[in-house]
Amino acid sequence: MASTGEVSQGEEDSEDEVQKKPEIPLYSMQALWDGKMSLKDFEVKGEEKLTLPHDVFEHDEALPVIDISALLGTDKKIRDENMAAMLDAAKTWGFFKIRNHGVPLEVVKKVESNVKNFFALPMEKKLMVKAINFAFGYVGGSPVSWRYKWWLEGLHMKVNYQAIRDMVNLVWSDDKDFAEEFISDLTSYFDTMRYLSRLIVECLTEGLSLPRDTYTKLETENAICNARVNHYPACPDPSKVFGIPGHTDPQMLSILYQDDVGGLQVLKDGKWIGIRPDDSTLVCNLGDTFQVITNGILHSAGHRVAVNATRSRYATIYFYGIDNVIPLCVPPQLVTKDRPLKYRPFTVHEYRAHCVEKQVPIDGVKFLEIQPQSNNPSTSQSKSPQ
Ligand SMILES: O=C(O)CCC(=O)C(=O)O
Ligand SMILES: [Fe+2]
Repeated sequence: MASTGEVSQGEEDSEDEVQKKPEIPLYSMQALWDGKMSLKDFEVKGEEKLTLPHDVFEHDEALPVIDISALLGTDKKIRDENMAAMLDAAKTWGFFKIRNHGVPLEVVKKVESNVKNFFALPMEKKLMVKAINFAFGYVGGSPVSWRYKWWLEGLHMKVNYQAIRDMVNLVWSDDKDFAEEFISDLTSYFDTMRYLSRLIVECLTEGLSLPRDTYTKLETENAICNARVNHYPACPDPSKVFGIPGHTDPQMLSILYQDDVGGLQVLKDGKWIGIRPDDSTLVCNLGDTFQVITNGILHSAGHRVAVNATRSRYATIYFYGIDNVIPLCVPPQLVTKDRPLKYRPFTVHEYRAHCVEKQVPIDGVKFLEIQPQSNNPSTSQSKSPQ
């Protein structure tokens, strides 16, 4: 994650953490809209300059497209081909597109349009559900204390039906019909995306020659699965500002639908590549958790969002995560002489706390790396978890 990604994924806080950090940050877009900040405050300084406009998609066609129906089908040859392509994409790109995924576009579009309706409300209404520390609710940008200021507002929704119900009923207390419709649309979206996420994670796990449920069985009640809709307003000077700067996502897997504007860019072999919007596919990317618990075999790729001068952009993203508190270890089958154990056991909660505190950018998992000990080459093996 960037100082971004980690917190930004809307992870839940334990009760005591919420009590320890009750301050609600001032978010960048809110500060802009209130006249407390200007565009100048959003300008990217230093190393990460925006070099690629939102509508350049050169090399996008190289991004693998996986046929999900083939993974479920009975034609072994086609299944094997798609499984291999997906595994290869997960190792090299950390990103791929999926088609024939079975998610009706209307289901995602309904969530997008309901949340658009939310963004159009007066600020006092949106602030009724302001997120305390990105966990859940309305986020009007990035905290102004951060180095990079994001040009976006977002609604973060955890996959917890009661929490969603409470939030929607609070905002639309005067429009029960709309509230009911919103809740029902979100429920269909969550159910479909959870099913799809599990399928993809299990197929990738099978591709690594592990039992298919090695990771999905860790989707306990403490698992962090959430969703959000991001809105990137048009920006008078898009060449100097990021919607979200380069970051990796913290969870296992993200599944994204972007509207037709363009702006999502992925880092591949040191180059940023714009991902062309396309209604026949969804975009998947692996998160840091998946990278660490596969001993770095799978790749959590850096990505970012460019804004533009004329059109608002919307993206709807589902984040699939596993248990937040159980120590997670690399399965011993993924540790070999040629690929010694790279990461120590960790909890998602610990990882998150680290990233929030340090505001580390793309390489958020570095602190989990086991340092090679030159005088004892077997050390890393002996630490390998059971
Ligand atoms: O807006 C997008 O296309 C990507 C958003 C993103 O990377 C995120 O919310 O973590
Ligand atoms: Fe992201």
